[in-house]
Amino acid sequence: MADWHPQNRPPQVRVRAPFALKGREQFHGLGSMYCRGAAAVILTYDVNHAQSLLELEDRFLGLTDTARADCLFAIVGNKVDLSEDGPGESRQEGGGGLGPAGGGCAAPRLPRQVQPEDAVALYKKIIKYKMLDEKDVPAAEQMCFETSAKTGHNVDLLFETLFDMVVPVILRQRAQGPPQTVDITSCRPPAQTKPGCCA
Ligand SMILES: Nc1nc2c(ncn2[C@@H]2O[C@H](COP(=O)(O)OP(=O)(O)OP(=O)(O)O)[C@@H](O)[C@H]2O)c(=O)[nH]1
Repeated sequence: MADWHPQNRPPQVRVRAPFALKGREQFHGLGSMYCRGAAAVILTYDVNHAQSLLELEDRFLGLTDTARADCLFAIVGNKVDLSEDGPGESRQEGGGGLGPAGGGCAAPRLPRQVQPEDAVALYKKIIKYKMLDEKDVPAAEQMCFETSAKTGHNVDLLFETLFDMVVPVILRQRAQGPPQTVDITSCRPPAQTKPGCCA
């Protein structure tokens, strides 16, 4: 998975790559467009900024209405390196899901404002909002992560977990149903009705 790149994907698989919904106001209008047909959505907040988690629910969840009915949701608390109970600097810490929040902390940093259980609660709200049954979706603990984009903490784990879940589903659906994409390379140019006219 470490060498995964969109250009290396199998030719018939079109994965709408997970993307993170967060960030600046001027990009909010783009959200529902990017979510259309999405198989996985990563909702990202800042563990040191409580408002960022609230905004996921208030402002971003509605944008996922255009995602697939079986869309997977990952809730990601980022910037964990800044929180006082965050992990150390290593890029390859182990652990899964939320994992133990402590350990390896070199110096006191910011008091965290969002607890792992807050993310789990949001995940459960999303399941309700989507009118899904908890039995039919991955467990909250599997889909809530804490990451640091700065140190790389849990970043590989996040993407590997999502791709491991999403790719088999897409492959299975492709095998069952008609193709959902049009191969424009197989389109022939329109026949010329009047030879010599309008080259
Ligand atoms: N320490 C630390 N800084 C981070 C992390 N992720 C992003 N940043 C920094 O946070 C700032 C904002 O990052 P962006 O990727 O632009 O994110 P944004 O969506 O515009 O978000 P905001 O954090 O809401 O301002 C930049 O200075 C990043 O370098 C992280 O995991 N740890």
